[in-house]
Amino acid sequence: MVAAIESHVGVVAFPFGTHAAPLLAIIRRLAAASPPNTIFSFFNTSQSNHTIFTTTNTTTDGSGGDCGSELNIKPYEVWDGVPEGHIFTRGHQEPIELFMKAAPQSLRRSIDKAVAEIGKEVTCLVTDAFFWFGGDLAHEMGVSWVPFWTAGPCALSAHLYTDLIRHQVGNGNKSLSFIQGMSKIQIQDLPEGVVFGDLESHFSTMLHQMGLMLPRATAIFINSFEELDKTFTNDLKSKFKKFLNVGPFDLVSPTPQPAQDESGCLSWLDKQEVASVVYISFGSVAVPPKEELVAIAEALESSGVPFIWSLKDNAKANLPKGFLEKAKTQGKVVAWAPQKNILSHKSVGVFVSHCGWNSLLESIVGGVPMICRPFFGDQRLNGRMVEDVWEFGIKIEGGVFTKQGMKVCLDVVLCQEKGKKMRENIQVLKEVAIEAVGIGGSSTKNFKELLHLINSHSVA
Ligand SMILES: O=c1ccn([C@@H]2O[C@H](COP(=O)(O)OP(=O)(O)O[C@H]3O[C@H](CO)[C@@H](O)[C@H](O)[C@H]3O)[C@@H](O)[C@H]2O)c(=O)[nH]1
Repeated sequence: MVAAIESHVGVVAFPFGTHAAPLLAIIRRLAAASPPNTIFSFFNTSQSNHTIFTTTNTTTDGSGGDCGSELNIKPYEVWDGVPEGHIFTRGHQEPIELFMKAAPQSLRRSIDKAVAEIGKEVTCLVTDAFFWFGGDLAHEMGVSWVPFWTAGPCALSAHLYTDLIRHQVGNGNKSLSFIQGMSKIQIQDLPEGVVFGDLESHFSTMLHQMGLMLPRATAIFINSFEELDKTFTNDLKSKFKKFLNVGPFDLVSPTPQPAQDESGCLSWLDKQEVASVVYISFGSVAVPPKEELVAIAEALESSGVPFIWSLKDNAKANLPKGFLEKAKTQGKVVAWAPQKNILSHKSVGVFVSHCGWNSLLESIVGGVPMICRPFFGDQRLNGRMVEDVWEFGIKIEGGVFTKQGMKVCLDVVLCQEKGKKMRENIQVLKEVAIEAVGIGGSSTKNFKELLHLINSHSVA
């Protein structure tokens, strides 16, 4: 006889940037550790579901099929909010706006469908923290709301304290040291929409609302470890009912080696010297402007440093003429790289990054120092923390790539004493992270608490 479903955890993913993949990663761990009569419905757009389920070895048709059934995870489709025939004209925020405007209703429809199919009401609602209305939705359903914040604690603080920051900065305060952990952060490091940029944009309003709503959540969890920054952790613990650091995810479920090294990056790395290679990637959204791509290419050519560069095909046209051909003996330019495997390879000596949170944690897991060129959102905060607080990287001078600036940074990290110190610093953090996810470590304890919470059906 099939046991009745005891718990039905509704999981709501944000289908842009690198949000949904880490959420699925933690849900897989929770599913594997939950009692067998627990089921997880994973609500996401069909496109994002297709990408994350297929690239992580589970099949899905993106429409409610039985993918991942061994882990009791069922993907459900949520409408992307794009009306038929719609033509995009307003940049990369437009798809987000359309999706988020439709989300309260389209999500409700998908949840109703899952409840009807599974035959069990939702017993706990886990959402990406961007769904600021998750608290109301959970309240209507009479269940607890457990949001996942996909970036770092520093950015979370910036959104939590937006009103205070606006007030203080409005009164002429030039420092952010009135917030625990922010003494080295400068106002210009803050995400757009906190004190500068368009404060009324849909995205800014969404993050502001989120900061106001999150304290209502039963618990907030994050892909980080408490020891990375105790000051932020302690402050956020005092502001939220529960603040659970359960990462780094990649240390708990190490990245499997890809079955085929399609890009050839890993076999190429095997032939390089220890800590000699620069890996360059700006995540899933940011693309540097043409002049910066040219500067990077010229610096690589002139320094002769072996490299792997993850660069989308449509940006390659902006490289200097002949670069791709000439560079073949020095390195590789690939449209998508197995980044986690690359950063954990002994030949990699430095990571040139936009400082997205997942990249930053993957650098810690690999023990690779960083050269930081932040673009938007949380990235400037992360870059500041890397350079001035954790001291395992350096920001590119002037904030943008120039040939000379890039050459100097490569030299500092790969050849100078300062670079050696950065490598030591990140190695220490890596070891602390390993302890956090080990038996009795802080992330292990927090994971158990999260597991208990999502299966307990109690509403705090
Ligand atoms: O060739 C590539 C390039 C990237 N990646 C992976 O893509 C992810 C990139 O994630 P992240 O570094 O967080 O960057 P974004 O994709 O830009 O992430 C968005 O979401 C993050 C989490 O909220 C924010 O920190 C960022 O600022 C925001 O841009 C990482 O897991 C990488 O391993 C690859 O595997 N191969």
